[in-house]
Amino acid sequence: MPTLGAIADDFTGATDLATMLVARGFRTVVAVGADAVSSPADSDSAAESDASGRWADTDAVVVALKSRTAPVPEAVEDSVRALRALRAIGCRRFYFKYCSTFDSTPRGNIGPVTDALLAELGERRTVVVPSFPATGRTVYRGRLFVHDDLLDESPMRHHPLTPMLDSRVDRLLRPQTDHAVTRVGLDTVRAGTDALRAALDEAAHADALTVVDAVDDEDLRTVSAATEDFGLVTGAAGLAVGLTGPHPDQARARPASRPGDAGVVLAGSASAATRAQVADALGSLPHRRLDLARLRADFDGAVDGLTAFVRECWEADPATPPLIYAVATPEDVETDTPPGTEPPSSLVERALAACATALVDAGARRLLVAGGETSGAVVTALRARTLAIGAPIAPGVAWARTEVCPTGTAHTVDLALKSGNFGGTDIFTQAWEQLV
Ligand SMILES: Nc1ncnc2c1ncn2[C@@H]1O[C@H](COP(=O)(O)OP(=O)(O)O)[C@@H](O)[C@H]1O
Ligand SMILES: O=C(O)[C@@H](O)C(=O)COP(=O)(O)O
Repeated sequence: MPTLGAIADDFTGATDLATMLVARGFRTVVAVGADAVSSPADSDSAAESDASGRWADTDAVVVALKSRTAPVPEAVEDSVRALRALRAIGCRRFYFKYCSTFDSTPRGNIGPVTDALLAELGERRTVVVPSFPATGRTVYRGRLFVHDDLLDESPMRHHPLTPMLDSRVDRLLRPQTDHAVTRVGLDTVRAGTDALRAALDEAAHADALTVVDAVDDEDLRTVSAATEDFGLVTGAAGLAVGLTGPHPDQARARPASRPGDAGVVLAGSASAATRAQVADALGSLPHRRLDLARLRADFDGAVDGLTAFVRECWEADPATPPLIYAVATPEDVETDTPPGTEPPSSLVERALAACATALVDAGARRLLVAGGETSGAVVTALRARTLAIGAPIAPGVAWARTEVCPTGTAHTVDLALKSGNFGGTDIFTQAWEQLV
Protein backbone atom coordinates (compact mmCIF):
# COMPACT_ATOMS: atom_id res chain seq x y z
CA MET A 1 0.00 0.00 0.00
CA PRO A 2 1.28 3.48 -0.75
CA THR A 3 2.75 5.47 2.11
CA LEU A 4 4.23 8.31 0.06
CA GLY A 5 1.82 10.70 -1.62
CA ALA A 6 2.90 13.46 -3.97
CA ILE A 7 1.07 16.31 -5.62
CA ALA A 8 2.61 17.70 -8.81
CA ASP A 9 1.55 21.03 -10.26
CA ASP A 10 1.84 19.84 -13.85
CA PHE A 11 1.86 16.60 -15.80
CA THR A 12 5.48 16.50 -16.92
CA GLY A 13 6.43 17.38 -13.35
CA ALA A 14 4.43 14.38 -12.14
CA THR A 15 6.22 11.94 -14.44
CA ASP A 16 9.53 13.64 -13.62
CA LEU A 17 9.06 12.92 -9.91
CA ALA A 18 7.62 9.46 -10.58
CA THR A 19 10.67 8.61 -12.70
CA MET A 20 12.91 9.49 -9.79
CA LEU A 21 10.78 7.53 -7.31
CA VAL A 22 10.83 4.44 -9.53
CA ALA A 23 14.61 4.69 -9.76
CA ARG A 24 14.68 4.88 -5.96
CA GLY A 25 12.70 1.65 -5.58
CA PHE A 26 9.12 2.89 -5.18
CA ARG A 27 6.48 1.15 -7.26
CA THR A 28 4.91 4.39 -8.41
CA VAL A 29 1.67 5.30 -10.11
CA VAL A 30 0.85 8.71 -11.54
CA ALA A 31 -2.84 9.46 -11.00
CA VAL A 32 -4.45 12.05 -13.24
CA GLY A 33 -6.24 14.28 -10.73
CA ALA A 34 -7.66 13.43 -7.33
CA ASP A 35 -10.55 11.47 -8.85
CA ALA A 36 -8.15 8.90 -10.25
CA VAL A 37 -6.97 8.22 -6.69
CA SER A 38 -10.36 7.95 -5.06
CA SER A 39 -12.85 5.32 -5.91
CA PRO A 40 -15.74 6.64 -7.99
CA ALA A 41 -17.90 5.00 -5.31
CA ASP A 42 -19.49 7.58 -3.07
CA SER A 43 -19.41 5.93 0.33
CA ASP A 44 -16.20 6.10 2.38
CA SER A 45 -16.23 2.40 3.16
CA ALA A 46 -16.59 1.49 -0.50
CA ALA A 47 -13.74 3.84 -1.32
CA GLU A 48 -11.57 2.22 1.37
CA SER A 49 -12.16 -1.33 0.21
CA ASP A 50 -11.68 -0.43 -3.44
CA ALA A 51 -8.53 1.47 -2.57
CA SER A 52 -6.96 -1.39 -0.68
CA GLY A 53 -7.29 -3.61 -3.77
CA ARG A 54 -6.28 -1.04 -6.40
CA TRP A 55 -3.24 0.24 -4.57
CA ALA A 56 -2.00 -2.99 -2.99
CA ASP A 57 1.08 -3.14 -5.26
CA THR A 58 1.93 0.54 -5.10
CA ASP A 59 4.42 2.30 -2.82
CA ALA A 60 3.96 5.87 -4.00
CA VAL A 61 1.22 7.80 -5.80
CA VAL A 62 1.89 11.07 -7.62
CA VAL A 63 -1.21 13.10 -8.43
CA ALA A 64 -0.78 15.07 -11.66
CA LEU A 65 -2.58 18.41 -11.59
CA LYS A 66 -2.75 21.25 -14.10
CA SER A 67 -2.44 23.82 -11.33
CA ARG A 68 0.82 25.65 -11.99
CA THR A 69 -0.81 28.58 -13.74
CA ALA A 70 -4.41 28.05 -12.63
CA PRO A 71 -6.16 30.75 -10.59
CA VAL A 72 -4.98 30.54 -6.95
CA PRO A 73 -8.29 29.27 -5.46
CA GLU A 74 -8.51 26.52 -8.08
CA ALA A 75 -4.88 25.43 -7.55
CA VAL A 76 -5.43 25.34 -3.78
CA GLU A 77 -8.70 23.44 -4.04
CA ASP A 78 -7.32 20.84 -6.47
CA SER A 79 -4.21 20.34 -4.33
CA VAL A 80 -6.14 19.91 -1.08
CA ARG A 81 -8.52 17.46 -2.78
CA ALA A 82 -5.50 15.50 -3.98
CA LEU A 83 -4.04 15.47 -0.47
CA ARG A 84 -7.30 14.19 1.02
CA ALA A 85 -7.52 11.46 -1.62
CA LEU A 86 -3.94 10.40 -0.92
CA ARG A 87 -4.57 10.30 2.84
CA ALA A 88 -7.68 8.21 2.26
CA ILE A 89 -5.62 5.47 0.58
CA GLY A 90 -3.09 5.41 3.41
CA CYS A 91 -0.36 7.87 2.43
CA ARG A 92 1.39 9.33 5.46
CA ARG A 93 4.24 11.38 3.99
CA PHE A 94 3.64 14.06 1.41
CA TYR A 95 5.65 15.78 -1.28
CA PHE A 96 4.55 18.89 -3.15
CA LYS A 97 6.37 18.84 -6.50
CA TYR A 98 6.77 22.13 -8.37
CA CYS A 99 9.11 23.18 -11.13
CA SER A 100 12.87 23.10 -10.70
CA THR A 101 12.84 26.66 -12.06
CA PHE A 102 10.30 27.63 -9.38
CA ASP A 103 7.72 28.65 -12.03
CA SER A 104 5.22 30.89 -10.26
CA THR A 105 4.07 34.50 -10.10
CA PRO A 106 4.12 36.91 -7.12
CA ARG A 107 0.56 35.74 -6.37
CA GLY A 108 1.31 32.03 -6.48
CA ASN A 109 0.81 29.17 -6.80
CA ILE A 110 3.69 27.60 -4.87
CA GLY A 111 3.13 29.64 -1.69
CA PRO A 112 -0.66 29.37 -1.43
CA VAL A 113 -0.64 25.65 -2.19
CA THR A 114 2.12 24.98 0.36
CA ASP A 115 0.23 26.99 3.00
CA ALA A 116 -2.98 25.08 2.29
CA LEU A 117 -1.29 21.66 2.40
CA LEU A 118 0.41 22.50 5.70
CA ALA A 119 -2.90 23.69 7.18
CA GLU A 120 -4.67 20.55 6.02
CA LEU A 121 -1.97 18.38 7.59
CA GLY A 122 -1.87 20.41 10.80
CA GLU A 123 1.83 21.11 10.20
CA ARG A 124 3.59 24.44 10.59
CA ARG A 125 6.86 24.04 8.73
CA THR A 126 8.39 22.60 5.60
CA VAL A 127 11.43 22.90 3.39
CA VAL A 128 11.62 24.49 -0.06
CA VAL A 129 14.08 22.61 -2.29
CA PRO A 130 13.92 23.35 -6.05
CA SER A 131 17.46 22.02 -6.58
CA PHE A 132 17.78 19.24 -9.19
CA PRO A 133 21.49 18.91 -10.01
CA ALA A 134 20.99 16.18 -12.64
CA THR A 135 19.21 18.79 -14.78
CA GLY A 136 21.52 21.68 -13.87
CA ARG A 137 19.31 23.30 -11.18
CA THR A 138 21.20 24.15 -8.00
CA VAL A 139 20.55 26.45 -5.04
CA TYR A 140 23.43 28.25 -3.35
CA ARG A 141 23.04 31.06 -0.82
CA GLY A 142 19.34 30.94 -1.62
CA ARG A 143 19.92 31.69 -5.31
CA LEU A 144 18.59 29.32 -7.95
CA PHE A 145 20.93 28.55 -10.84
CA VAL A 146 20.00 26.97 -14.19
CA HIS A 147 23.29 25.43 -15.24
CA ASP A 148 25.73 28.39 -15.21
CA ASP A 149 23.07 31.11 -15.15
CA LEU A 150 21.15 32.64 -12.31
CA LEU A 151 17.44 31.89 -12.81
CA ASP A 152 16.64 35.48 -13.77
CA GLU A 153 19.41 35.46 -16.37
CA SER A 154 18.28 32.14 -17.88
CA PRO A 155 15.68 31.73 -20.66
CA MET A 156 13.08 31.50 -17.83
CA ARG A 157 13.26 35.29 -17.67
CA HIS A 158 11.16 35.31 -20.84
CA HIS A 159 8.65 32.58 -19.97
CA PRO A 160 5.26 33.73 -21.31
CA LEU A 161 3.23 32.70 -18.23
CA THR A 162 5.70 32.70 -15.33
CA PRO A 163 8.64 35.00 -16.18
CA MET A 164 11.25 34.52 -13.48
CA LEU A 165 12.73 37.96 -12.74
CA ASP A 166 14.61 37.14 -9.54
CA SER A 167 16.84 34.23 -8.58
CA ARG A 168 16.50 34.51 -4.77
CA VAL A 169 14.05 31.76 -3.87
CA ASP A 170 13.10 33.35 -0.55
CA ARG A 171 12.32 36.66 -2.27
CA LEU A 172 10.22 34.89 -4.89
CA LEU A 173 8.29 33.00 -2.25
CA ARG A 174 7.70 35.71 0.36
CA PRO A 175 4.90 37.57 -1.46
CA GLN A 176 3.09 34.27 -2.05
CA THR A 177 2.83 32.88 1.49
CA ASP A 178 1.40 33.67 4.91
CA HIS A 179 4.33 31.89 6.56
CA ALA A 180 7.71 33.34 7.37
CA VAL A 181 10.33 32.42 4.76
CA THR A 182 13.76 31.51 6.13
CA ARG A 183 16.99 30.12 4.70
CA VAL A 184 19.51 27.47 5.64
CA GLY A 185 22.84 27.61 3.83
CA LEU A 186 25.10 25.01 2.28
CA ASP A 187 27.56 25.12 5.19
CA THR A 188 24.87 23.73 7.50
CA VAL A 189 23.82 21.10 4.94
CA ARG A 190 27.45 20.02 4.53
CA ALA A 191 27.79 19.76 8.32
CA GLY A 192 25.59 16.68 8.05
CA THR A 193 22.14 15.35 8.81
CA ASP A 194 22.22 15.96 12.57
CA ALA A 195 23.43 19.53 12.15
CA LEU A 196 20.80 20.27 9.52
CA ARG A 197 18.07 18.65 11.61
CA ALA A 198 19.13 20.75 14.61
CA ALA A 199 19.10 23.89 12.48
CA LEU A 200 15.63 23.14 11.13
CA ASP A 201 14.42 22.57 14.71
CA GLU A 202 15.46 26.09 15.73
CA ALA A 203 12.64 28.45 16.64
CA ALA A 204 13.21 30.61 13.55
CA HIS A 205 12.23 27.72 11.27
CA ALA A 206 9.48 26.23 13.43
CA ASP A 207 6.68 28.13 11.71
CA ALA A 208 8.29 28.80 8.37
CA LEU A 209 8.99 27.72 4.83
CA THR A 210 12.75 27.20 4.82
CA VAL A 211 14.72 27.45 1.59
CA VAL A 212 17.59 24.98 1.85
CA ASP A 213 20.72 25.18 -0.29
CA ALA A 214 21.72 22.08 -2.26
CA VAL A 215 24.19 21.88 -5.12
CA ASP A 216 24.70 18.14 -5.51
CA ASP A 217 22.88 14.90 -4.87
CA GLU A 218 24.73 14.29 -1.62
CA ASP A 219 23.32 17.60 -0.31
CA LEU A 220 19.84 16.47 -1.33
CA ARG A 221 20.32 13.14 0.47
CA THR A 222 21.24 15.09 3.62
CA VAL A 223 18.14 17.30 3.28
CA SER A 224 15.99 14.25 2.76
CA ALA A 225 17.42 12.46 5.81
CA ALA A 226 17.06 15.55 8.01
CA THR A 227 13.39 15.96 7.04
CA GLU A 228 12.27 12.33 7.25
CA ASP A 229 9.86 13.16 10.06
CA PHE A 230 8.34 16.16 8.23
CA GLY A 231 4.73 15.59 7.18
CA LEU A 232 5.32 17.59 4.01
CA VAL A 233 8.37 18.37 1.93
CA THR A 234 8.30 20.60 -1.14
CA GLY A 235 10.61 20.83 -4.11
CA ALA A 236 11.53 19.64 -7.56
CA ALA A 237 12.12 15.96 -8.29
CA GLY A 238 15.75 16.18 -7.16
CA LEU A 239 14.85 15.94 -3.48
CA ALA A 240 13.54 12.41 -4.07
CA VAL A 241 17.11 11.24 -4.70
CA GLY A 242 17.32 10.91 -0.92
CA LEU A 243 14.30 8.62 -0.57
CA THR A 244 14.57 4.85 -0.60
CA GLY A 245 11.63 2.66 -1.53
CA PRO A 246 11.04 -0.98 -0.65
CA HIS A 247 11.12 -2.48 -4.18
CA PRO A 248 14.39 -1.65 -5.95
CA ASP A 249 14.02 -4.34 -8.61
CA GLN A 250 10.30 -4.35 -9.32
CA ALA A 251 9.41 -0.74 -9.68
CA ARG A 252 9.48 -0.30 -13.49
CA ALA A 253 6.47 -0.99 -15.74
CA ARG A 254 7.02 -2.95 -18.97
CA PRO A 255 6.28 -1.28 -22.33
CA ALA A 256 2.83 -1.71 -23.86
CA SER A 257 3.97 -1.44 -27.48
CA ARG A 258 6.43 -3.36 -29.65
CA PRO A 259 9.15 -2.05 -31.94
CA GLY A 260 7.48 -1.04 -35.21
CA ASP A 261 4.21 0.03 -33.59
CA ALA A 262 3.04 3.41 -34.80
CA GLY A 263 4.43 6.40 -32.93
CA VAL A 264 4.26 10.19 -33.04
CA VAL A 265 5.91 13.21 -31.43
CA LEU A 266 3.61 16.07 -30.41
CA ALA A 267 5.58 19.15 -29.36
CA GLY A 268 3.65 22.13 -27.98
CA SER A 269 6.51 23.40 -25.87
CA ALA A 270 8.09 26.72 -26.77
CA SER A 271 11.09 26.36 -24.48
CA ALA A 272 14.70 26.58 -25.61
CA ALA A 273 15.53 22.88 -25.14
CA THR A 274 12.47 21.76 -27.10
CA ARG A 275 13.26 24.19 -29.92
CA ALA A 276 16.72 22.63 -30.21
CA GLN A 277 15.14 19.16 -30.18
CA VAL A 278 12.69 20.18 -32.92
CA ALA A 279 15.55 21.61 -34.99
CA ASP A 280 17.47 18.38 -34.59
CA ALA A 281 14.49 16.19 -35.53
CA LEU A 282 13.57 18.21 -38.64
CA GLY A 283 16.48 16.55 -40.42
CA SER A 284 15.33 12.99 -39.79
CA LEU A 285 11.61 12.84 -38.92
CA PRO A 286 8.75 13.66 -41.28
CA HIS A 287 7.18 16.77 -39.82
CA ARG A 288 4.47 19.43 -39.94
CA ARG A 289 4.24 22.67 -37.99
CA LEU A 290 0.86 23.74 -36.66
CA ASP A 291 -0.63 26.50 -38.78
CA LEU A 292 -2.52 28.69 -36.30
CA ALA A 293 -4.31 30.73 -38.98
CA ARG A 294 -5.57 27.53 -40.61
CA LEU A 295 -6.66 26.15 -37.22
CA ARG A 296 -8.58 29.36 -36.55
CA ALA A 297 -10.28 29.23 -39.93
CA ASP A 298 -11.16 25.51 -39.93
CA PHE A 299 -10.09 23.66 -36.80
CA ASP A 300 -11.45 20.23 -37.73
CA GLY A 301 -10.14 20.44 -41.29
CA ALA A 302 -6.67 21.44 -40.08
CA VAL A 303 -6.54 18.59 -37.57
CA ASP A 304 -7.78 16.13 -40.22
CA GLY A 305 -4.98 17.32 -42.51
CA LEU A 306 -2.36 16.75 -39.83
CA THR A 307 -3.60 13.31 -38.89
CA ALA A 308 -3.88 12.27 -42.56
CA PHE A 309 -0.25 13.35 -43.00
CA VAL A 310 0.82 11.19 -40.03
CA ARG A 311 -1.08 8.16 -41.33
CA GLU A 312 0.57 8.53 -44.75
CA CYS A 313 3.96 8.67 -43.04
CA TRP A 314 3.20 5.48 -41.10
CA GLU A 315 2.22 3.74 -44.33
CA ALA A 316 5.44 4.81 -46.02
CA ASP A 317 7.68 3.98 -43.04
CA PRO A 318 6.00 2.46 -39.98
CA ALA A 319 9.17 2.59 -37.91
CA THR A 320 9.67 6.37 -38.06
CA PRO A 321 7.48 8.55 -35.83
CA PRO A 322 6.37 11.80 -37.48
CA LEU A 323 6.71 15.09 -35.59
CA ILE A 324 3.90 17.62 -35.19
CA TYR A 325 5.26 20.74 -33.56
CA ALA A 326 4.19 24.26 -32.68
CA VAL A 327 7.37 26.28 -32.30
CA ALA A 328 10.71 26.10 -34.08
CA THR A 329 11.95 29.64 -33.36
CA PRO A 330 10.95 32.22 -30.72
CA GLU A 331 9.27 34.22 -33.52
CA ASP A 332 6.77 31.37 -34.00
CA VAL A 333 5.20 32.17 -30.62
CA GLU A 334 2.11 34.30 -31.10
CA THR A 335 1.57 36.59 -28.14
CA ASP A 336 -1.50 38.44 -29.44
CA THR A 337 -4.98 37.02 -29.63
CA PRO A 338 -6.86 38.26 -32.71
CA PRO A 339 -10.14 39.87 -31.55
CA GLY A 340 -12.94 37.38 -31.02
CA THR A 341 -10.67 34.34 -31.28
CA GLU A 342 -9.25 31.76 -28.91
CA PRO A 343 -5.85 32.58 -27.32
CA PRO A 344 -3.03 30.97 -29.33
CA SER A 345 -1.80 28.87 -26.40
CA SER A 346 -5.17 27.26 -25.87
CA LEU A 347 -5.64 26.78 -29.64
CA VAL A 348 -2.31 24.94 -29.82
CA GLU A 349 -3.13 22.77 -26.80
CA ARG A 350 -6.54 21.90 -28.22
CA ALA A 351 -5.09 21.09 -31.65
CA LEU A 352 -2.40 18.77 -30.28
CA ALA A 353 -4.94 17.12 -27.97
CA ALA A 354 -7.26 16.56 -30.97
CA CYS A 355 -4.35 15.11 -32.99
CA ALA A 356 -3.50 12.76 -30.12
CA THR A 357 -7.07 11.54 -29.85
CA ALA A 358 -7.43 10.94 -33.60
CA LEU A 359 -4.03 9.32 -33.90
CA VAL A 360 -4.60 6.86 -31.06
CA ASP A 361 -7.83 5.91 -32.81
CA ALA A 362 -5.81 5.48 -36.01
CA GLY A 363 -3.31 3.16 -34.33
CA ALA A 364 -0.69 5.24 -32.48
CA ARG A 365 0.64 3.19 -29.57
CA ARG A 366 3.70 5.31 -28.70
CA LEU A 367 3.39 9.04 -28.10
CA LEU A 368 6.09 11.45 -27.02
CA VAL A 369 4.61 14.78 -25.88
CA ALA A 370 6.74 17.85 -25.18
CA GLY A 371 5.68 20.57 -22.73
CA GLY A 372 3.87 20.53 -19.38
CA GLU A 373 0.73 22.42 -20.40
CA THR A 374 0.65 20.50 -23.67
CA SER A 375 0.96 17.19 -21.82
CA GLY A 376 -1.90 18.17 -19.52
CA ALA A 377 -4.13 18.85 -22.51
CA VAL A 378 -3.14 15.64 -24.33
CA VAL A 379 -3.45 13.32 -21.31
CA THR A 380 -6.81 14.83 -20.39
CA ALA A 381 -8.13 14.41 -23.95
CA LEU A 382 -6.91 10.81 -24.03
CA ARG A 383 -8.81 10.18 -20.78
CA ALA A 384 -5.89 8.46 -19.13
CA ARG A 385 -6.48 7.91 -15.41
CA THR A 386 -3.21 6.41 -14.28
CA LEU A 387 0.31 6.08 -15.69
CA ALA A 388 2.78 3.37 -14.71
CA ILE A 389 6.35 4.59 -15.13
CA GLY A 390 8.60 2.47 -17.33
CA ALA A 391 12.00 2.89 -18.94
CA PRO A 392 13.91 6.12 -18.31
CA ILE A 393 14.81 8.25 -21.34
CA ALA A 394 16.71 11.18 -19.78
CA PRO A 395 16.88 12.78 -16.31
CA GLY A 396 13.26 13.57 -15.46
CA VAL A 397 11.78 11.87 -18.55
CA ALA A 398 10.55 8.28 -18.87
CA TRP A 399 8.12 6.15 -20.82
CA ALA A 400 4.87 5.42 -19.03
CA ARG A 401 2.37 2.69 -19.77
CA THR A 402 -1.21 3.87 -19.68
CA GLU A 403 -4.68 2.88 -20.74
CA VAL A 404 -6.39 5.57 -22.78
CA CYS A 405 -9.96 5.74 -23.93
CA PRO A 406 -10.31 8.83 -26.11
CA THR A 407 -13.43 7.82 -28.05
CA GLY A 408 -14.97 4.88 -26.23
CA THR A 409 -12.48 2.10 -27.08
CA ALA A 410 -9.67 1.48 -24.60
CA HIS A 411 -6.07 1.08 -25.80
CA THR A 412 -2.89 0.55 -23.84
CA VAL A 413 -0.16 2.89 -25.05
CA ASP A 414 3.33 4.08 -24.16
CA LEU A 415 3.42 7.76 -23.38
CA ALA A 416 6.43 9.95 -22.62
CA LEU A 417 5.73 13.39 -21.18
CA LYS A 418 8.81 15.53 -21.69
CA SER A 419 9.22 18.67 -19.68
CA GLY A 420 9.99 21.56 -22.01
CA ASN A 421 13.53 22.09 -20.80
CA PHE A 422 14.54 18.46 -20.28
CA GLY A 423 16.18 15.93 -22.53
CA GLY A 424 19.12 15.81 -24.94
CA THR A 425 18.96 17.39 -28.37
CA ASP A 426 18.28 14.05 -30.08
CA ILE A 427 15.52 12.89 -27.71
CA PHE A 428 12.78 12.88 -30.41
CA THR A 429 14.72 10.35 -32.46
CA GLN A 430 16.42 8.40 -29.67
CA ALA A 431 13.67 7.97 -27.04
CA TRP A 432 12.14 5.01 -28.93
CA GLU A 433 15.21 2.89 -28.34
CA GLN A 434 14.33 2.66 -24.66
CA LEU A 435 11.03 0.92 -25.48
CA VAL A 436 12.32 -2.64 -25.58
N1 LIG B 1 2.96 29.30 -31.70
C1 LIG B 1 2.49 29.46 -30.45
N2 LIG B 1 1.98 30.64 -30.07
C2 LIG B 1 1.49 30.80 -28.82
N3 LIG B 1 1.48 29.86 -27.87
C3 LIG B 1 2.00 28.67 -28.19
C4 LIG B 1 2.53 28.41 -29.48
N4 LIG B 1 2.97 27.16 -29.49
C5 LIG B 1 2.74 26.65 -28.29
N5 LIG B 1 2.15 27.55 -27.49
C6 LIG B 1 1.71 27.36 -26.11
O1 LIG B 1 2.80 27.56 -25.23
C7 LIG B 1 2.58 26.77 -24.08
C8 LIG B 1 3.82 25.94 -23.86
O2 LIG B 1 3.76 25.43 -22.55
P1 LIG B 1 4.23 23.97 -22.20
O3 LIG B 1 3.46 22.97 -23.01
O4 LIG B 1 4.13 23.85 -20.71
O5 LIG B 1 5.73 23.91 -22.65
P2 LIG B 1 6.94 24.90 -22.20
O6 LIG B 1 6.63 25.40 -20.81
O7 LIG B 1 8.12 24.01 -22.27
O8 LIG B 1 7.00 25.97 -23.24
C9 LIG B 1 1.36 25.90 -24.33
O9 LIG B 1 0.24 26.48 -23.71
C10 LIG B 1 1.25 25.95 -25.84
O10 LIG B 1 -0.08 25.76 -26.29
O1 LIG C 1 10.90 20.35 -12.31
C1 LIG C 1 10.95 20.53 -13.54
O2 LIG C 1 11.76 21.31 -14.08
C2 LIG C 1 9.96 19.80 -14.44
O3 LIG C 1 9.47 18.66 -13.82
C3 LIG C 1 8.85 20.71 -14.77
O4 LIG C 1 7.94 20.84 -13.98
C4 LIG C 1 8.99 21.49 -16.04
O5 LIG C 1 7.79 22.06 -16.54
P1 LIG C 1 7.54 22.30 -18.15
O6 LIG C 1 8.79 22.93 -18.70
O7 LIG C 1 6.35 23.19 -18.26
O8 LIG C 1 7.30 20.96 -18.77
